[in-house]
Amino acid sequence: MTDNKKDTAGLRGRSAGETALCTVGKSGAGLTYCGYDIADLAEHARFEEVAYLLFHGELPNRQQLDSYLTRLMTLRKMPEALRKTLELMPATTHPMDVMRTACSMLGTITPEHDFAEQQTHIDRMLALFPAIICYWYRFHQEGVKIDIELDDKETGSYFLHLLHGRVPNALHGDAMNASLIAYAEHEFNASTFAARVCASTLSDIYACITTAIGTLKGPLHGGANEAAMAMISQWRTPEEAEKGILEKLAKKEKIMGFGHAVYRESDPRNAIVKAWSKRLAEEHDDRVLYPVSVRCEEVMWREKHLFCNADFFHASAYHFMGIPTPLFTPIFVCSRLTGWAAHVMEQRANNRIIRPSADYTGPENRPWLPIEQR
Ligand SMILES: CC(=O)SCCNC(=O)CCNC(=O)[C@H](O)C(C)(C)COP(=O)(O)OP(=O)(O)OC[C@H]1O[C@@H](n2cnc3c(N)ncnc32)[C@H](O)[C@@H]1OP(=O)(O)O
Ligand SMILES: O=C([O-])CC(=O)C(=O)O
Repeated sequence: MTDNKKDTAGLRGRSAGETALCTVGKSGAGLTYCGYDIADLAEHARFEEVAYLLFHGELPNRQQLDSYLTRLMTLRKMPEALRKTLELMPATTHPMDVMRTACSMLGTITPEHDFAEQQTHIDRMLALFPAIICYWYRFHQEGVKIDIELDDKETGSYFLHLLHGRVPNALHGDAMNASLIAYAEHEFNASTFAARVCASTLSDIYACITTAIGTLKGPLHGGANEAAMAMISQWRTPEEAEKGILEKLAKKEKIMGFGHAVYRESDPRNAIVKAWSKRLAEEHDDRVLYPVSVRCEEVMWREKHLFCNADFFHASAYHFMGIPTPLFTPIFVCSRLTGWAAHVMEQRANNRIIRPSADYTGPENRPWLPIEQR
């Protein structure tokens, strides 16, 4: 690949369409959703307000938010066929494959017949995704069939209640809320772009979200939060972490949870997630994972001018809340579903099939050889 081509490989730096949903890395405003700064949203909003904003372009008033929260609660009914599917999936299934398969299965039980129904299907997924992963996890890990029709109003607390079988404390509820807001939307990232490509063929909403889940799974994208956890949990002191990072860099290994395709100096979500990780570390009286994470951040900046992306401090934050590592990326799904769905709706509203071209690099003008002569 020529240097010029390397710079733009992966469509880097090229606009692939328009959106009114989000800006990433725009100067003076690191990350905005529908014009609102991520720092304001993470500090003041509830996740369902952000979902409403992404779906409707405006923040809800009190009455609209209350009725949306109630609507989501009423959609927390697991279809029997989906429950059975979750029970039949092997305990060894990758949790992201559980999400992908369950999403697809839901699309067979309640198919989207008409785009006019799209919001109902999106709301059903938003209501059910936390229960899908927690039901599967607790059925296979603990042998229990959990009740999913709990009365927690908010998605973050609902997830923790399903997982741990008890109402979470306010700190954990608020930490999950901020996390879900931070992960909700990010312009034309790989999984969202995949969802838009699928939408552009006029496929159904479940197909679009299933496509997106498969794309988020990879360790270069959403899977990095779990990979970061696997890495930091090897080290017991900041000194061990520094040595470990330097060894990895010397071997030219990628350090998961660092770097970004768009941001160049920092990921604005890191300050938010790191602050929550610190608060949770204090509650937990942690003297290992948080200092280890901070040292990784310092070493990566010093050695490579690379910064933590949204995934890195999520690893320790989720761990402090007692969330098993394999469930980290499925939580990302429960949140990013809002961004994916908003992009699908935006694509559908002004659609042209997405079909770029490629620069051909293969052989030319080859004479046909009959099979006996090859
Ligand atoms: C929510 C999210 O999806 S955020 C992203 C989550 N993914 C990760 O954390 C995985 C680790 N990070 C990475 O692999 C990359 O930084 C990506 C995939 C996020 C972005 O990839 P790119 O846009 O290709 O990165 P970029 O062009 O900035 O890379 C520049 C150089 O830094 C290196 N680099 C980038 N990230 C890292 C890293 N985490 N560790 C070590 N080196 C890195 C690249 O290898 C490249 O080196 P080279 O020029 O010698 O080939
Ligand atoms: O924008 C990207 O390339 C990846 C990312 O940070 C996200 O999807 O949240």
